[in-house]
Amino acid sequence: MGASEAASAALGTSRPTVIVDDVHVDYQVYATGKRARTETRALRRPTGMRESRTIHALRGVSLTAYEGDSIGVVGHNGSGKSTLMRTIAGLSAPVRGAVYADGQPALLGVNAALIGDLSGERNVVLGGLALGMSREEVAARYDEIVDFAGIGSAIDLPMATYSSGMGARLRFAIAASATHRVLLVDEALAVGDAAFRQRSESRIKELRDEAGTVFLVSHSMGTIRETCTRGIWIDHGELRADGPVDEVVTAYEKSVR
Ligand SMILES: Nc1ncnc2c1ncn2[C@@H]1O[C@H](COP(=O)(O)OP(=O)(O)OP(=O)(O)O)[C@@H](O)[C@H]1O
Repeated sequence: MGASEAASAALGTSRPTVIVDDVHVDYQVYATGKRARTETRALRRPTGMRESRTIHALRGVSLTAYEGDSIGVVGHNGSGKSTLMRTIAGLSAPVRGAVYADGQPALLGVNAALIGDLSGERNVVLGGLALGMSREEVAARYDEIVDFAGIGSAIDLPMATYSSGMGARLRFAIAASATHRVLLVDEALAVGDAAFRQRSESRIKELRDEAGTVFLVSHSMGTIRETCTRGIWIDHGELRADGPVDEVVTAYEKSVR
């Protein structure tokens, strides 16, 4: 054991699982509409050239997550919460700064890249393998995944024939079947009827107990308070607060009142 590890052990501190170091993420968008046309004209752009606009979705966010943390991520619409989750999962690249993570953080709901022409059954196998399970593990969890998705005999049909809700439920079921060291749950991705949501919530709780670290993005302050110990408030792409969940949620609630 090295000196710093010995010091950590003595202090009872846990290991960092995710380090977000001064992360900046931009999106390039092409503007249309009256205002954009007026602005474009003012710049006397050559015809045929569309005006591109840069959206600074994250502006220098830094934080460290530790083993055992369950972190509620709050902030108004468009503040950058989903972008932060996508960046931690490695799905969006920072233009500046970096993310260091222990293993591959899993963003629940979207990591499984499924194929429309294949049946739900084949996609369960594919998705499971993509999440790092062995064929045997996929076979062992197959029934559980299909039951969880609750799509019945449609599991034999090509996924292209599914409604968007059915597809999302199956993707969620596949992603939720694996355990992850760092789990990112964006509630915007949680779908389905009341019964499915209830199944998802209790599965998220189980996964949280199994995972090292969980991030949960939600607009429900009740869910955040119930599920998380630490809170992070993202405001206009910046980290406005980071601390005990009750403090952060109370401060956020005051600001929106
Ligand atoms: N793919 C994209 N292309 C262009 N702009 C994007 C894209 N995704 C997000 N944005 C912009 O980046 C900013 C942050 O968006 P983000 O989805 O991270 O916010 P959020 O806090 O998760 O919002 P919400 O609570 O509404 O889900 C917003 O201004 C949004 O319009």
